[in-house]
Amino acid sequence: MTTKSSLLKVILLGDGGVGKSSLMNRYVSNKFDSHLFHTIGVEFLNKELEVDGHTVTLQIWDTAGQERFRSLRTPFYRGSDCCLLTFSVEDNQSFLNLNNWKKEFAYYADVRDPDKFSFVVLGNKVDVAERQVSMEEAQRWCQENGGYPYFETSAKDATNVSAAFEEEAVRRVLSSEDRAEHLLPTDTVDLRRKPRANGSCC
Ligand SMILES: Nc1nc2c(ncn2[C@@H]2O[C@H](COP(=O)(O)OP(=O)(O)OP(=O)(O)O)[C@@H](O)[C@H]2O)c(=O)[nH]1
Ligand SMILES: [Mg+2]
Repeated sequence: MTTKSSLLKVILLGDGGVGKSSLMNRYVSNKFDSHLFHTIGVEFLNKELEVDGHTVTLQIWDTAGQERFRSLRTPFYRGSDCCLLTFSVEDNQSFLNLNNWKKEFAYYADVRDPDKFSFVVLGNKVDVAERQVSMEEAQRWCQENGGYPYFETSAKDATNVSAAFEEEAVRRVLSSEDRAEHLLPTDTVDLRRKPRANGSCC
């Protein structure tokens, strides 16, 4: 089997405090800090993974969700392959703001058709007992906005974190394998074919 490698730029967006940095730390270092400082600007970390014999490097960009850092984060949206729109299930406002995050991303990343872009939605902090956003509400929003995959995550107890980060990588590898299997050899030249008799052109 041939081994292919590729790089995927994955960017985390969402309100300040929803748990973006905690999700990245849980995924890359398997650590959780219950007193994390707000992010200022952006930070990125790489993580390599194997999908079906393919090596994929996820380059994960963690951004500052607080409004005052808007101008520090937006220059880094361009070139993203996947955007993880994150909210906290214990904070309804962070869920309502998903629309604004989607718009901000589409504008600064210069995405023509946001409904066709690879957004993945994460409802984080599902370990907390008192929810303000139900799973059904979140799933409905994803359906109505282009059928985005939805994951209920907890950076604290590691629920669904790898699955959410790896969703796009897995989808791309599997769909490229699928395409390769169904590819017809359209660009071959039949060398045995006889040339035209009179050599006329056009
Ligand atoms: N209970 C619980 N707390 C969490 C979870 N994820 C993050 N937290 C806590 O929520 C707080 C904010 O988390 P951060 O990861 O800093 O949030 P952020 O989205 O990066 O915030 P900004 O950097 O300001 O955009 C921290 O105190 C975390 O410990 C989770 O899954 N469950
Ligand atoms: Mg942060």
